[in-house]
Amino acid sequence: MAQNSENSSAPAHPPSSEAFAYLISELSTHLINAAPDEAEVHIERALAALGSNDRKDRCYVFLFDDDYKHMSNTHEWVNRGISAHKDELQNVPVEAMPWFFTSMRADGHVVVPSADQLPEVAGGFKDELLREHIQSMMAVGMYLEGRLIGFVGCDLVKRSCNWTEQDVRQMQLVADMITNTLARHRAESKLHQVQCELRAANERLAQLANEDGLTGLLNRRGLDVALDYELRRMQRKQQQLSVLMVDIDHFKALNDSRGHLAGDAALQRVADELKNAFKRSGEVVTRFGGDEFLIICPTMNEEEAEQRAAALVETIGNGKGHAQITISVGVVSFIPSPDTTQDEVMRRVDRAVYEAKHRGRNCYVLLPYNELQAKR
Ligand SMILES: Nc1nc2c(ncn2[C@@H]2O[C@H](COP(=O)(O)OP(=O)(O)OP(=O)(O)O)[C@@H](O)[C@H]2O)c(=O)[nH]1
Repeated sequence: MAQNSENSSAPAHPPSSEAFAYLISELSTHLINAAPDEAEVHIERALAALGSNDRKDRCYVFLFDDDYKHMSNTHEWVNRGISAHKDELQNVPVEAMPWFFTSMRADGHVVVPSADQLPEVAGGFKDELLREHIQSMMAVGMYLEGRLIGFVGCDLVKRSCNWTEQDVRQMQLVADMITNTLARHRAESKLHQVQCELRAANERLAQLANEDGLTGLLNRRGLDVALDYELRRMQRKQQQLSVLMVDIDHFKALNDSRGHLAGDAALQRVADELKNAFKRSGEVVTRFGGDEFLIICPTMNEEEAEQRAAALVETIGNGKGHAQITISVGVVSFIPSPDTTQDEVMRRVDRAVYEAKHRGRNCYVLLPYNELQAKR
């Protein structure tokens, strides 16, 4: 609740034109220069300057909801010894003070020289003033693009005041400046939000462009980037790079006999097995296209590549509860030279897969350098 003002019952003293001009110039400098994240602070400072300038007790900004059902006290300054009410004045139903709202909409301002003299019809509003020990108040509308969005006002506690037209005009000037600051702040926040959304959408798009829709693995485009990166990295470090190509056996027959959806499910299952089997740091599983997958394993030597390929052939071949499928795997393992190209790697690993198919499928073939070895 409001406390008694330190000031006695003397009326507020409107500032001289000169003092007000100085105030306005100070406020506009602050508000115009306010960075988006400082706007709130500057609005409160503007209220403080307004209040201190001619001994008001409380200055505030209220904003309406879009549908004019509620209003909230968004900014407040109170004089020494005066209690603040901002926290309790959030989402106040507009219908509780119909007289105030109707007057504000009709005249663009509400001026109360003395709360005691308010008409009966101002019931709810008068009760609120009395509850807060407000004797006199004035509020002017804030208009954005012709629409009333709120109001800036000031209270005098236990003092009445014969507000003049000049008081209203001056307050309107301050209200307009605060409105412009809020509008700029809102526009900048909105812009920032849109920029963030755009950035997120772009990131998602970039991700989607590199992602296979069915399996969620990197697609051919993502594969190119990842393989190029590891070729160069392993060449720089002179470390071994292993590349495995996995091709589902007789996949066309599965599609033909059990349908395309069953084929999709098999692709997803193989993708899941691969993700599960190759999740060590740096290992990248991609869908090369159709029923072919490519796995990039930096710093992996032939021996380990062979073990992992063998385990994969066994795991997928022994899969239960699904359409029975087997895979053929081609493996290459090498230290890239500056001349090693992606095409060359793809050709070699493709040849290894071809050899695995030739050797009866459901197996892997390691192609170390120029030698072919088939293992089951
Ligand atoms: N269900 C499904 N089928 C696909 C998809 N992409 C490619 N295919 C099919 O995958 C099949 C690949 O068949 P092929 O390349 O002839 O190979 P295969 O039948 O597995 O024979 P081998 O590789 O020699 O064992 C084709 O029938 C394609 O239509 C897909 O996203 N979903």
